[in-house]
Amino acid sequence: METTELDATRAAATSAPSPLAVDATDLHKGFGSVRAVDGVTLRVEPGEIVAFLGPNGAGKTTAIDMLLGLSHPDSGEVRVFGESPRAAIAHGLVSAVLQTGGLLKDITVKETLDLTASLFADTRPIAEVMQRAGIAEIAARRVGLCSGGQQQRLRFAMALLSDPGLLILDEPTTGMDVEGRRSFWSAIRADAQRGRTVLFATHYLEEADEYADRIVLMSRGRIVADGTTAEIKNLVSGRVVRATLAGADAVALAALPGVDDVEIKGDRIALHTRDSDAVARHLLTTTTARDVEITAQNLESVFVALTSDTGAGIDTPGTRAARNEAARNSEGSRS
Ligand SMILES: Nc1ncnc2c1ncn2[C@@H]1O[C@H](COP(=O)(O)OP(=O)(O)OP(=O)(O)O)[C@@H](O)[C@H]1O
Repeated sequence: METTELDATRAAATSAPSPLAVDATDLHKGFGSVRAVDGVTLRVEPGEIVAFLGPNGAGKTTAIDMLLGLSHPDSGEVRVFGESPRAAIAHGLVSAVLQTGGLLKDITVKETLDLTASLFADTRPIAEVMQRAGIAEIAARRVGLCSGGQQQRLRFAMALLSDPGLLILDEPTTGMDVEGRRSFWSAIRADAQRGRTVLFATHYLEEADEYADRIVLMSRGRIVADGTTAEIKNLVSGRVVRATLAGADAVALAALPGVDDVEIKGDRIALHTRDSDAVARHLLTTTTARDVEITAQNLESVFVALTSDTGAGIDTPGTRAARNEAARNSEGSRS
């Protein structure tokens, strides 16, 4: 069987003491008074496909720039396959597909790849990367005549030249139509099945759900949830039952079947639940609750709940693990 640099990366990653594709600890980055990234700790295992999901201004690009060595954290540390980001890029271990820029409009798709390949000491064959990125048929087309989706697949092919162990994509399908999006992702997914680690930023829950194994939710510079796509979707797919209930017992409400989270502000309660009918029935028949209201969760409401001061109750194994580790670290630094 053919051996690639990717295989070698993986072999090195499994035998080396720091096998993580991404090992970022307590990253902070501010611009003036804006805390763009505010204490992000992220570990990505080789072979994982991770979506960074968050609204505009969440800090995704700022975090990615630090992973790529394009900017330096104000504090915190990043390792990529055990190396600094710049060393990892120089060694061809990490490549990126960014949203815009970097393409010359007057040369062809193949000429673009020839030019990019000339910058590296060693690359995968150009015909092979064009095939993998799904652009072999448009090799002779001028870049300026390619659609937005085709240009993104060209950027993807450029990123594959060094056969990187880690591919980072920052909102790679922004502005593409549905078909462009679908064919772009099918090329990425087919390639990822070979074991490449992929980290991508997106605004779209559907995109994260369809193409990632794990979703890291970012909001206001922080990771507010980290879990499997099923866990994150579960947060988003439930409903919230709100009611007015004096003297509510948080523990009893949390014990109701299907209730994932309880918020109490004065006499107003909000129960996040997968069985809103049962919860509403319980409130109306066995308590003095009134003004009962049921609303569907959506990504926006989950972001709000997770980032509000009172919404710390929604949790996933990933956020728990990160919190436990932070607590251990701070205990360690005190002792
Ligand atoms: N160079 C900069 N100078 C000043 N502020 C910046 C700079 N880069 C980012 N910011 C601010 O940092 C915050 C995080 O921005 P960032 O681009 O990382 O978010 P994002 O999650 O990638 O958003 P989007 O999805 O809109 O690209 C925002 O408030 C943004 O305005």
